Amino acid sequence: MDLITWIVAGFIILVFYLLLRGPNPRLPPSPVRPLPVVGHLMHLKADLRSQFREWAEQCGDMFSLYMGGSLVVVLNGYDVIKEAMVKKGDLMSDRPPVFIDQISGLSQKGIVFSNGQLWKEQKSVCLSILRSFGMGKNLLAEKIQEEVDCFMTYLASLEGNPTDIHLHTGVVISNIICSILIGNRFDYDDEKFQDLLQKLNRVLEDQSSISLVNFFPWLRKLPGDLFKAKRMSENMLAIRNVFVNFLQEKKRNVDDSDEVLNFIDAYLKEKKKKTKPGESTTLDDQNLIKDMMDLFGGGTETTTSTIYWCILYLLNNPQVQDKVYSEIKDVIGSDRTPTMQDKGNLKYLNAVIMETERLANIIHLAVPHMCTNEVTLRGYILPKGTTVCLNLDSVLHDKATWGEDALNFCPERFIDSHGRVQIPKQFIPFGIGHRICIGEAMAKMVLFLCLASMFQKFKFLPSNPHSIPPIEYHCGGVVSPKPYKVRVVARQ
Ligand code: HEM
Repeated sequence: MDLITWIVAGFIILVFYLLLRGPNPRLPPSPVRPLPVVGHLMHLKADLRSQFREWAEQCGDMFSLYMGGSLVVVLNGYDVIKEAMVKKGDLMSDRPPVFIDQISGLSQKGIVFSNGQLWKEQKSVCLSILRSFGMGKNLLAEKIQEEVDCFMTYLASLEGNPTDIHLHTGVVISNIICSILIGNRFDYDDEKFQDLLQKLNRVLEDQSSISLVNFFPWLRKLPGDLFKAKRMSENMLAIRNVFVNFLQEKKRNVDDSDEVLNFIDAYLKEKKKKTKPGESTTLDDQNLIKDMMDLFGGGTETTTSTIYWCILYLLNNPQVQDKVYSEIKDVIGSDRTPTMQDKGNLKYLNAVIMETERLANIIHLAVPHMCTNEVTLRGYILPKGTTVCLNLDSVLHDKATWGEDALNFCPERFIDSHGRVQIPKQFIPFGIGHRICIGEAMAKMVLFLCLASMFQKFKFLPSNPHSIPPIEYHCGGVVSPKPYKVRVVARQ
């Protein structure tokens, strides 16, 4: 036999071996048999949510998928997710390497994609800075309120004409986060700001095309830019440069006695506190830049999309909008702007926000985790390096917790028979365990202040009363409603 015949024969034997080989009993079952080389790639549908729901029903707590040669284990249901993320959190809280981080020019820095000691220190410092901003003088609420006022002026300027408010909501949220990071807001027509937002939008748009490159890195080498790898690299580097410039412009020598005006000040002050006595620290300019990119990237589309979802749910449930408005009217009236002090008294609005977060579940698979070592979970043995996805839909839409109407929008489920807000432990739209979202408190503040003002001042109506926009979504990095228009009518 010549060499070619040997190679062809070897390949055929390999394919047969892979096709006939039984599943590995040490691993969770696969919902369907993987194909040689590509694994489950060809089985994946565009709408992963409904597919993973079916597979969770079929396989139970855990199932295995192969993306090419990489093993991905999907966890379903509150109990197993909590066991993995809390009890075994030390072994399952790393992040696998991903393309979007590798091309950022600051790979393995910051919070979202870093690991080990560096991640621990960056996360704890950023969290304590954000917490300190929310206390006392409450810099967070101050910056949010300033931007919300501008948003209200914009909404009034629409004069009830049908408009898709997604883009402008995104501008408002980006401005809130920028003003916390660097201390000042931008005019909406500022060219530098517009450019940053456009690049961020492109990165978000390209996320679904790029996901294959994480498992098949050679795809990025193909001619052309079918998987948007080149476009994403250019945009990520440009975003990094914007934050490098922000740091250069805003960096100042902050002393202990100086007032902290923004995130950059607070971070540099903390760095100084650690380096002065010669303590070793990962706090440096590169991590500061990546932290800012993570907070900006992690906070913008998530919060924007939650507001966009909330309006869509209320267009479909006008009785809920009436109830929210009458609560705001009773508690606050129409003369003064809602503040954080009103949060405890606007119970129904809080329930509406939580129901939006639960049902929309915008980061439905969380951010991928990775096993740092071999882990035994529910009798299965996950090898070191296994990618782990948390199927948050399986918790937030679980009929056993939320009832038979789990897939309906019903804020009343968060109010008990005494009229008090009740939050089941299974309410985890921000994740659970070591990697829980760092922006949870800030997102809750932004959502409350924005939505309270929006519903106090305006009524949201479908552009055509006979055709209400349907609850349809697209699954990218964040699950967003399909574009729709709304009439924003001022309340008298
Ligand atoms: C409604 C809004 C938001 C939702 C639903 C949300 C949800 C999540 C989820 C599910 C995760 C992944 C948890 C995991 O991997 O186990 C996450 C991580 C993260 N989020 Fe959020 N998020 C929101 C807003 C924000 C905001 C406003 C910021 C920042 C200003 C932010 C910054 C981050 C960061 C930095 C991480 C990574 C944490 C880590 O790796 O340790 N998020 N978020």
